[in-house]
Amino acid sequence: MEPVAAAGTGGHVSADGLIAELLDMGFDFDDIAAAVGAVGPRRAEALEVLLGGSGAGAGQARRGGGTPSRPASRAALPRPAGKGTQLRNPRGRLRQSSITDHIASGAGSRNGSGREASTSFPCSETPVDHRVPVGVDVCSKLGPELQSLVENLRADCSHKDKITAVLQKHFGFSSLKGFQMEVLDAWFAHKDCLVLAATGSGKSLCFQIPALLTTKIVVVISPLISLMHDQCMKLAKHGISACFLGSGQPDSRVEGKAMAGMYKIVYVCPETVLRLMEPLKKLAEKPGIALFAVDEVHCVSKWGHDFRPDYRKLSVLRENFNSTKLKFLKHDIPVMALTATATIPVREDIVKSLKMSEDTKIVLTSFFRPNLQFSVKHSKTSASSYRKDFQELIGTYNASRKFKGKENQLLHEIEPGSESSSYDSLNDSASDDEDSNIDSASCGDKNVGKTRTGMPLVKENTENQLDLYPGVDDFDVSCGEFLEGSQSESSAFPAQSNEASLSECLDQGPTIVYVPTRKETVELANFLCKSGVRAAAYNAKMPKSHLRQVHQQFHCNGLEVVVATIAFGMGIDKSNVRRIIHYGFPQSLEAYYQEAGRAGRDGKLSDCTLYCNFLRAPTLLPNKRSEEQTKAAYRMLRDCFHYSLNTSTCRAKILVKYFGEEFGPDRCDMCDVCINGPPQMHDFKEEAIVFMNVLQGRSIWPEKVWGSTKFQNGCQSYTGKAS
Ligand SMILES: Nc1ncnc2c1ncn2[C@@H]1O[C@H](COP(=O)(O)OP(=O)(O)OP(=O)(O)O)[C@@H](O)[C@H]1O
Repeated sequence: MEPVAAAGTGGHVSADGLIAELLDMGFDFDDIAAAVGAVGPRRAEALEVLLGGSGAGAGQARRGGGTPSRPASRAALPRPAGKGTQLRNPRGRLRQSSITDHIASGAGSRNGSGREASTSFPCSETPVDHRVPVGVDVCSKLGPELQSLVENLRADCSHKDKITAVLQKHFGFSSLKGFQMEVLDAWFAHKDCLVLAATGSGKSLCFQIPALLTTKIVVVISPLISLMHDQCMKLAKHGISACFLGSGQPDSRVEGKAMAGMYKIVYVCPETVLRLMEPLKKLAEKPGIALFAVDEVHCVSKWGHDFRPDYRKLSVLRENFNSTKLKFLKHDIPVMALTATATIPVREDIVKSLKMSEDTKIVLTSFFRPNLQFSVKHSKTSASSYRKDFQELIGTYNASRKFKGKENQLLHEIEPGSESSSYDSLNDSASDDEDSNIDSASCGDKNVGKTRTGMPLVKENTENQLDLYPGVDDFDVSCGEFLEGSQSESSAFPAQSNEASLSECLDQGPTIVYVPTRKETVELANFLCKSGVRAAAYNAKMPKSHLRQVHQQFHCNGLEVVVATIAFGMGIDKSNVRRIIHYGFPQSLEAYYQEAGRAGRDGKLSDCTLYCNFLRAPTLLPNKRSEEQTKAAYRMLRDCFHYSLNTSTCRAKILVKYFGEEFGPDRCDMCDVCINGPPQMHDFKEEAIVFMNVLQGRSIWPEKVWGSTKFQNGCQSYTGKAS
């Protein structure tokens, strides 16, 4: 657009130049817009209006803050009463009506807007009227060219100002991360958006901020009641009213209130969304739905690691909440889909399954986590190898406790529950599996285990069931409801020099050990307890009271190690987890990266080790699955094998490439491969030829295979020195 010349004092300055100049002087954007609207693009007159008819105010504005304050912060923050407010504020007379469809003036969280978020959870009983009276649109007083200029500038500045204001007010952060801004830009443009950002990078803010910028409601679809509960509690602490709907909601009135627009953010599980289609359409009309956010959206995809069939039905959102179907809508209600882990096929599947629009914006951040140190170790991953594999971990925690002079002191002792016996009950219930008996030599004094944690366990919890393909229940014990009252932690990723000493960092936080079966959670926790570590077992079948205690202890640093199935999963947002150990194969590399990503959310060096036993791997495969699903499971397992068998490529590189990202630095210089280098080459040709002769003698190999040069050369092979 051609700039419009500003007349008056100062000669030929363009209108946008004038607005920029006035912003630079520290005036509020709304005030400038009102002034320019009243007198046109003339500097002197506009200043007159802004200064209340005298030239003195300009000086005041300058003197008041030394140098004029940055418009963003000035406009964003509530104007202080007193000196700084001596300028006549035309806001009372002229008020913007709207910036975009999303943004209503003065709405959201600003004080005085009429809507103040509830700080209690569930949200306040009293309905709060968040519809803000709309004033006169200053733009209507301008010529068309200037009108559009003001609209654009106003939108740009005002978005940022408002975002900064709500960010500071509700979350205490000074700015958005780059990817968060990109996501919000897409939302401002009414676009669907697929967000792929690392675990703990701050995806939630992308859909929480819109709720605070508009008078409309944000609907968040989430797979787990416990996750929703957790998020609502966190939002309540930030002064934002939120609720969750679904089977886990104890208060039957909440749904009605939510559908009447009384909560800024409404969390629902997919089944509930499907049930509430009609009330949601009414909500979309009044007060309006700003956005549908589909969290953990990889659950949509059959190729992902957490497939939930109901997620696929969420295409109803795009099909129903568009301006063609709902005539009162000016724009389609944007769908924002978010996940930390999705390969390229999974991404395509998500966009297709949710029927997201063709111009869906994809916001992708790097999957690389520079503070995570990956390694693979080969092990029997059974009770007989605990001593060897966990010696270092035990030593680290015991040494650290000795160092602190707390050798015999427990931070928290969890009272044994009435329903439980101790970990020792495990030995009575050991299965036929030869590996399931705890190596008695390694257990030491039985009593040590009891007194170290006293963690209650029921005997029935020791069944040897695979948790790898769990039901909703297995996931839904993961976090939220167990965290009430525990500290919420910040978990941005501050840059951390990799030069920091590993031992310095690693002993300062807890460890999560993921094991494939429930039985192993108990076995290993028992072993660690008996070795003096404050450890606890966690799996979906344990009593809720126990799980709650584990969560609470873990979050207040009362536990050093949690030995868990994948049930200890989504929603774990603890910043100082120093190690994630997978003692057995994960379900897929996506699952692995998500689980490993729970380490080092504080940006400090953290360790992610996978112990694998190829002989155990096939037991991970499902038995009640379709052919297609079985194939997919095999593919996932193959990728895990590839990762584990690799001895020549940087592990971080393999992982980020798995998610379709080109890895810039080529090596992380931290993983076992980067540090130890590939194993030495050994020539096994002779042994192989003897072996092949034997096979040939038994007619297993045809002459043309074993005699070929390719085969003979292939006999020169690697050995894994690390194993
Ligand atoms: N702009 C920001 N500045 C500073 N900290 C931020 C910012 N945005 C988010 N955070 C912090 O980052 C942490 C992680 O945020 P959040 O839980 O939203 O991550 P996530 O990407 O949803 O993680 P996950 O994938 O595990 O669900 C939170 O503690 C949050 O307060």
